[in-house]
Amino acid sequence: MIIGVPKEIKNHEYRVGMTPASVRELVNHKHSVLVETNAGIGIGFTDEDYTAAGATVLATAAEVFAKAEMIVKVKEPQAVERAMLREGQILFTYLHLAPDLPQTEDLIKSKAICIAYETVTDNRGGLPLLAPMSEVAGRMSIQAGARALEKSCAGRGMLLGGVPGVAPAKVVVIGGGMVGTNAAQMAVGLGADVTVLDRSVDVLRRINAQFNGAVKAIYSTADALEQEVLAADLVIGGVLVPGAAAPKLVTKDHIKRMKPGSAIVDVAIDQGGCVETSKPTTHADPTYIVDDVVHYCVANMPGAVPRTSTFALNNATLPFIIRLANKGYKQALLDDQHLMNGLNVINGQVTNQSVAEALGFTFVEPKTALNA
Ligand SMILES: NC(=O)C1=CN([C@@H]2O[C@H](COP(=O)(O)OP(=O)(O)OC[C@H]3O[C@@H](n4cnc5c(N)ncnc54)[C@H](O)[C@@H]3O)[C@@H](O)[C@H]2O)C=CC1
Ligand SMILES: CC(=O)C(=O)O
Ligand SMILES: [Mg+2]
Repeated sequence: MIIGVPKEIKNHEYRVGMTPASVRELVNHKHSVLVETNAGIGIGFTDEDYTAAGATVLATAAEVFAKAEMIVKVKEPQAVERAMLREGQILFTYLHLAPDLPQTEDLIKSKAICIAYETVTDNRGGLPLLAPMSEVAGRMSIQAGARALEKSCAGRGMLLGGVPGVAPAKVVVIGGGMVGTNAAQMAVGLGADVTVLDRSVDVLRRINAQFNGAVKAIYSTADALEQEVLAADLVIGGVLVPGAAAPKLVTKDHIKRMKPGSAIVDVAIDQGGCVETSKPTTHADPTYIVDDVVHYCVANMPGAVPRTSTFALNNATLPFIIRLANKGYKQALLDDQHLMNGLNVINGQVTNQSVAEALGFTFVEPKTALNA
């Protein structure tokens, strides 16, 4: 198969779909890999590194899209990239379609086979291609939140861990999954007073055991959530209903009543955000203020630490890329229900139920759409 790796074009996005080491694996499996010039330059991979791994370097994204049978990316395709997709071409990347009608419409129009990293599942109930980036974003959320609490960012002017004689900041993490657990780990490490809210009792049990009681694990009713958020110095939004738009758990009214100078890092912003006042921001201009609450809503947080993130992402995606290339998309999907769960749009049909429901499209069973 001919696999194409374009350079990412989202604001301050330096990750790349395949490292030279991943390219070498595909070449060893007798596939061809086309890489756009400078695709990995932001993390120190030169065109020569890719050539040495067996890739062919092309001058433009247009050439990569025109020649490749499968495009491997990191972020959702931007409008100019969507315009280059074609019928029958495989797109393997993050998509986050539920809150993004224009993208979904373009992918439908393209008739491409669009497999989203974030809805691929595993047999332990996890999301193996989202998990590595959630680990990164969860850990980063505390760095971002700590910065947002500084006075120069219009924060309360608090140190997360306090100092001897001064109480630490109160950090409230909504959602105790991958993002939430990693956020809690970093916040506890810095000495903050940490509470995690989740609506899964199993998740709360795991948090309790993992942190040996150092993190409060609270069942997320509307009452508990309101009480915790209003008392918080820093709120981390890390909820997910896979494929679906994030529920708006923190309301405009909560924001009005939160402490002036408190901060929110809404990691769930890539699924639309779990805070009513959230809107996507970029690494170039990551925060804004609503009712004296600092909001950080960067939708590609791992893009800020692209070396760590690219390696972590490739570790997870490589086996799937190899299977798609070796078997072709149809057989690879039919052989693996977990990969099939990643199929969001194919040949103009929406095959993810949550996406279809969120945006008002007809849902078509993936197997039906595949055999059409
Ligand atoms: N902004 C960014 O750069 C990044 C964003 N993300 C996003 O972060 C979000 C969280 O991802 P993960 O931690 O991997 O998901 P996960 O599935 O591991 O955890 C989500 C947790 O939310 C809980 N939850 C769902 N509804 C809830 C509710 N109403 N109240 C309380 N808890 C609720 C679930 O029980 C689960 O424990 C996703 O939207 C993901 O796409 C992930 C990586 C990077
Ligand atoms: C998951 C995601 O949105 C990211 O890594 O950018
Ligand atoms: Mg306020």
